[in-house]
Amino acid sequence: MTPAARAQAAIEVLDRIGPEIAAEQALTNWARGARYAGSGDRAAVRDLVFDVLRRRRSAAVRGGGEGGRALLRGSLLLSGEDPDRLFTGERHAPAPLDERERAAGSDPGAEDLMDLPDWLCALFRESLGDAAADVAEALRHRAPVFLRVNTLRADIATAQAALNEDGIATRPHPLSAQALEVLENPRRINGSRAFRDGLVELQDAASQAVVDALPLRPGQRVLDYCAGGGGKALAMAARTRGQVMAHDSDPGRMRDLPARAARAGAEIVPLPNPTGQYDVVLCDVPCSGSGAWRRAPEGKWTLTPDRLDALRDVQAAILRRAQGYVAPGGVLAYATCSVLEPENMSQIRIFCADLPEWRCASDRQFLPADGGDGFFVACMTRLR
Ligand SMILES: C[S@@+](CC[C@H](N)C(=O)[O-])C[C@H]1O[C@@H](n2cnc3c(N)ncnc32)[C@H](O)[C@@H]1O
Repeated sequence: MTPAARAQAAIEVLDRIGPEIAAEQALTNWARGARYAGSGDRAAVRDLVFDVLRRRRSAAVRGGGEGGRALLRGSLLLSGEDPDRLFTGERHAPAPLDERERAAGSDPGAEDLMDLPDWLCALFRESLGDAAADVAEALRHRAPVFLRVNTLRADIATAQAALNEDGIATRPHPLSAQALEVLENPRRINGSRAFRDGLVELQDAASQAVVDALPLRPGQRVLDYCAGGGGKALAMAARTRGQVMAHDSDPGRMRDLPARAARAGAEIVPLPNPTGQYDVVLCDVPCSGSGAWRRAPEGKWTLTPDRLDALRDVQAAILRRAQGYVAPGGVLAYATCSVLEPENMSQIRIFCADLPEWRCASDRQFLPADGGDGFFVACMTRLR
């Protein structure tokens, strides 16, 4: 596909996204009907769509409309690109821009350039103070790709050398001692020897730093209470070099975990119904995902105050339930990939106020300025 044909495909996908059809679904539907599109084409169309979703508000103002053509034109103009290069009217390309379209749009204001709905602009300011605008700006751009070196299989130098064999250039990242930032050829990772042999896992650097912040030691009993795909369970197993028990209320989300654990040489034991007590219980709770909106930008536009309230209820319920699995002297850890105060420290304050036997021993908010996604982690200990 030519760049212009990819642009036309992106316009069609953007026009299909709506309350009933999420971006991923719209992309899948398009790809099913576009057998001529290779993997490079699909990735390029996805990049165009996601670039627009990261800046949907400012792109709509600049492009003068909410339709796919206006959004793409606005997004290109915001990036300093000439839309006429793609709106050529040639075969499979978008039709040339008409006079009305060219005249549409204006310069986005400061609020538009946060690229969030109004209520979230306000909540970002309440949650992040002076850092709000910088965090919002970071979320308007693509995220770097990070790998975690699996220390059960390799050290950093060995993993880097193996990645180099496949032309994947990396450099260590200061957020975590095991983190590598991918500088070249990220799309080769899944097919690389380093990945197949379990030397590396795809994992955001701040997600790795969250696990670094946990007081893990070899020989501990560890429960990942919201294990999902198991990214943190695998990282914890590499730290303790022992067994990690993995629970999720939706066991289907852990379906790939046995294969991932085998590749990594990690011992992860699925636990449908947790019992007993553990030295460390991690609750990596469902959240708004606001810290990771560079990767999943649709969340900016679909989150509502009601949905956020519902998430907070789930988070609080998980903490209450999981604390029962912590052994005397053990640690209850709470993590989100959110930058919103109501999901983060506010939950910890409420929990410790309601259950005074618990004390918050440490907390840390990671922001995109640190290099990775926005994450929050707090560790609580039981006083008696
Ligand atoms: C943020 S994801 C976990 C990501 C995972 N820890 C990782 O690092 O890959 C949150 C997970 O919590 C699970 N979950 C939701 N409600 C839960 C509950 N009440 N008890 C346990 N797990 C729950 C979801 O199914 C989801 O897989």
